[in-house]
Amino acid sequence: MATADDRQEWAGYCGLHCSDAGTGLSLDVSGARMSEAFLADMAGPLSEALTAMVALEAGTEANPDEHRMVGHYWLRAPDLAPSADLGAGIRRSWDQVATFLPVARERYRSVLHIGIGGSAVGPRLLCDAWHDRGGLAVRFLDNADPDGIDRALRDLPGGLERTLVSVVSKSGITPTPWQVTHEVERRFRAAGLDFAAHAVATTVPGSDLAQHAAQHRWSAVFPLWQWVGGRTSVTSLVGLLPAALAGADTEAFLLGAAAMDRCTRNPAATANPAALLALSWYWLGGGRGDRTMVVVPYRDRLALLPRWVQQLVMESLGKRLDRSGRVVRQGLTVHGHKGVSDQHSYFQQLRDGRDDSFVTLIGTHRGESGESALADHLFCGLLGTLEAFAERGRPALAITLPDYREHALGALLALFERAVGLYAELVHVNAYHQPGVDKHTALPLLSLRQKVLDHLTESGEPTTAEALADATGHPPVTVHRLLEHLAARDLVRRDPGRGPADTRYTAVAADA
Ligand SMILES: O=P(O)(O)OC[C@H]1O[C@](O)(CO)[C@@H](O)[C@@H]1O
Repeated sequence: MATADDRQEWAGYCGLHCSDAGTGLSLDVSGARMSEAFLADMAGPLSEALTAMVALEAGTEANPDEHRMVGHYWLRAPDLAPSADLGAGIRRSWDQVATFLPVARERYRSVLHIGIGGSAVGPRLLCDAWHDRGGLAVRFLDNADPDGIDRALRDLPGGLERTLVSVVSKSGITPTPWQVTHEVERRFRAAGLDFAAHAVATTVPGSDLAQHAAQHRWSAVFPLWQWVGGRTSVTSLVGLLPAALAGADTEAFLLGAAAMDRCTRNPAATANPAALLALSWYWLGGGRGDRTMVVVPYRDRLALLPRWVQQLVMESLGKRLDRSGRVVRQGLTVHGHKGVSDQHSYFQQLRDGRDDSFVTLIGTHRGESGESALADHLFCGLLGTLEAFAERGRPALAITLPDYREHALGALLALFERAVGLYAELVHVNAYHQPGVDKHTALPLLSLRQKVLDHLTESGEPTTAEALADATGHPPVTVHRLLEHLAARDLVRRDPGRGPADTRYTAVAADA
């Protein structure tokens, strides 16, 4: 017999249950237990947030700090772009990929996708979700780690001769993809191959990368636009090109995103899953991100989803100042991996320990054809977790999708994009800039590395970190950390003292 608690839970579930026929996506935020008073209080701010989104989609300067429009919604509905030229540009980009695909399929068996942040996380998620679509094998180089490069190049289907190198950088100036590209180019040269004939770039026209690619006669340059942020670029060619090369149905992906965009323009909060998500985040974190959002997809193919949501949410919302310049230090911390695995990892704390998070469980009803009863085991893991969290009064949201195929995943990503946009309006932050990110953090330290090596070579004397700090004008702590690294790389000799202060370093050879 149903208890009073069960009946209350059922009423809350029915009242806020949101299911979209166009995408098959359902959202259940009843586990957030938002009060009626809160929902009533938020009606006004939410309506303003939805109005701001209308203005954004109409081409207003939604990112005023960078004087930019914000147009990721046009990428899946070019007719909505504020000018016919922009819409035509988006369509031309699709045509460019369509023309390139048969050539690529003929010439290549593998793709090395070089990019970082938004230029890697989304495409990697797509290619992992749809790794078996019969296209090229796509591997990702998203770090300046020599071992990572070796690993990606090892057993590359078709070898380097049959590999396309796709360098993706919106700004075209991010140091890591540049360094990785130079390294990969070196490998091509060492193999006696013409790198330029294998290389394509995806970047904003006129960027350093676009110029470099043109100057060195790379085989193609695909366009991006300033009005597409890196973290919302998954429906631009940043995501579409690798997904198409992997054999995915990118049209279905865009249609899924467009369908969710239509659904999330609904001014009625209870029929708008993005509005419900944004309100839940606000309620659960007190509008200050007081709880961590733990994103747990119950499918291996979606294991990279939490990383994509993490960048989208944390780079968009993690801001020192609000739109009026007030110091607010906003944000919403995200982590997660996948279910059922995570249930047997850190869920113990989420259910029993610190009450400082909320889970968002994501399940799919179907996968590929011919699935076994394991799929039900997986889904029941999600259902059981929802019950277990409800028992302890711990907040849990649930999203269910028909499957993880192109249409459904397009809808899911568009849902999060819109929810972040709405939430940012509710807390008055600009979701579309990232003033706290310095693309060039490594560069001054690379020059310090050189100065330290030069100084040691010139002096020939054993020298302490502090003396080198005086000579180079950098903090002794940084200099010591760097020297320990150089010693481990055998670029300097280390005469240990009792501690960092009296340890001395000597040049051993000309810089490698
Ligand atoms: O595509 P790009 O310009 O190389 O940038 C990659 C990433 O770096 C950032 O700009 C942060 O430095 C992210 O916003 C972006 O996704």
